[in-house]
Amino acid sequence: MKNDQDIIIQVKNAKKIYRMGKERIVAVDDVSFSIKRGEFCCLYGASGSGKSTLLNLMAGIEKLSRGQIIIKGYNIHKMSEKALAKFRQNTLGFVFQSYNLLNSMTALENVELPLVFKHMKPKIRRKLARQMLINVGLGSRLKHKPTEMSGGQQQRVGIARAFVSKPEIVFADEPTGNLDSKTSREVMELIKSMAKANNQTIVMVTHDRSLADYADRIIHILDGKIQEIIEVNPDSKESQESSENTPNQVYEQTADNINALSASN
Ligand SMILES: Nc1ncnc2c1ncn2[C@@H]1O[C@H](COP(=O)(O)OP(=O)(O)OP(=O)(O)O)[C@@H](O)[C@H]1O
Repeated sequence: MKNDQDIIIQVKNAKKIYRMGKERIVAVDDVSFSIKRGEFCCLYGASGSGKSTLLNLMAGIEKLSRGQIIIKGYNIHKMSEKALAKFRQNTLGFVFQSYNLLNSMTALENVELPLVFKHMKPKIRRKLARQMLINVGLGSRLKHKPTEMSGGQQQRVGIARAFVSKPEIVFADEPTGNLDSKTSREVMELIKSMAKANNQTIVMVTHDRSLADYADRIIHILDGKIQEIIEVNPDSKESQESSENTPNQVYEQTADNINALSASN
């Protein structure tokens, strides 16, 4: 049993109520759970169950009606806007269903963007972004703009962008929602191997149980409440992984590559 120091996110009695005129919608209803550093945790449930709202509360994007979200010991909903923005920039990465890439920028420029906000020198950030795109298998698409790439390729750019600044936590809301099943599996393998390489924590939202099974733990949400918490059996995961394409070795070298690049500059 790991001790409390391994806990990176605590959700304590989180509640979110939307008011629409006279109507009151309880989207998240008194939810509590913790996530360990390096864990791949999935918020799984049907449409409208409240999983995206919960993810947005955990990322500090939506305001809590009640309760607390503690990340690395910080009560993020008590932070000032400025402090929260800085915390997000330094600690969190995001992968979106609709990729959210800037269409006027190349793949390389999109991946560089989080490093621009971190005031990294142009030469270093370009090198890191390039290496990251090579790691996700897009070394031949550096100059392509999003509209010149397939959905799967665009999501790989989105993943490279989310991971390039080595955030401790990556939030992913239906990251494969716009992809076919084969590409979805490849994207899941990619996210998983990238995170394992750096002991990063993943919180992913999905309504698809076969994708939820990529996680270490599934938090099943129903009507804004936790219905069940499922520990995914490592044995069944091993057989699932061995029966599919194993992640490209190059993804697992991500951490080493980035560390080496940082050290050499
Ligand atoms: N901004 C909002 N204003 C009012 N109600 C909202 C708002 N956002 C979400 N809701 C409501 O809160 C509930 C939970 O929505 P949420 O988007 O979190 O569900 P979800 O499980 O992520 O669904 P989906 O898989 O369809 O995205 C739903 O009843 C939804 O209609």
